[in-house]
Amino acid sequence: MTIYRQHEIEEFLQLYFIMGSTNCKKDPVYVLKQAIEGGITLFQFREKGVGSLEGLKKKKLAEKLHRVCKDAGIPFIINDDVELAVELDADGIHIGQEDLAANLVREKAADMILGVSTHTIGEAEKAIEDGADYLGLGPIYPTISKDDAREVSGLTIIENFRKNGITIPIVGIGGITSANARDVIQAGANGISLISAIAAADDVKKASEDLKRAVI
Ligand SMILES: Cc1ncc(COP(=O)(O)OP(=O)(O)O)c(N)n1
Ligand SMILES: Cc1nc(C(=O)O)sc1CCOP(=O)(O)O
Ligand SMILES: [Mg+2]
Repeated sequence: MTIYRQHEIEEFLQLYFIMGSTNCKKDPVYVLKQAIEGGITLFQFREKGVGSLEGLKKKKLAEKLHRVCKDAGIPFIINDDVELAVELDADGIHIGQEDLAANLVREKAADMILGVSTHTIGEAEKAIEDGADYLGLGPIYPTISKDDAREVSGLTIIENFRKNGITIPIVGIGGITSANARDVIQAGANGISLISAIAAADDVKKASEDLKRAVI
């Protein structure tokens, strides 16, 4: 695991790609390599939902994707599964309000990048107190990639967090495409995080390039 400083984490959040095997039309390793060629800056392994891999198969895929990230110098974040993140010595872990509490995750993963999904200022303040490095806010727009997504928040959640003095790095998530990515940044986010706009694209590299152009 590489230990990153806050300004580096902020830069990594710019184009944050999230995926698991069920999100991909092609081999996940190929998809990740193409996305990296296209300019993604951070990757989250999120093996979740109907048909997703479990146990050893999940671990094997995580190891392969971790290798790809290491070779490219892209930090590798694991969603939800703190044990796997520790076992693989991942660069970070992302958790939500229904997952293991952030303070406990921080204890188990002292030096990892810690991302926390929050929906209210209170949740954000608690996450920051617990040691979060960044917040995920969403769904900003309607999403097809998360069955239990909350009500769409729109850009106002990002604007409200900033108005209320939340200065920690923020990524927007949910329904983000190259057509609306710029608006998310202009609302006050440091970056965008997304699944389908890259994982389900016919040309993953081009989709990533288009998104990169929209955020820089
Ligand atoms: C960057 C980022 N933001 C938000 C989420 C969602 O996390 P969570 O609410 O825990 O939902 P699941 O992804 O676990 O279904 C995320 N994964 N990444
Ligand atoms: C994983 C996830 N979390 C969300 C949240 O609102 O916290 S929305 C979401 C899915 C994002 O996928 P897509 O880019 O395909 O919409
Ligand atoms: Mg979660």
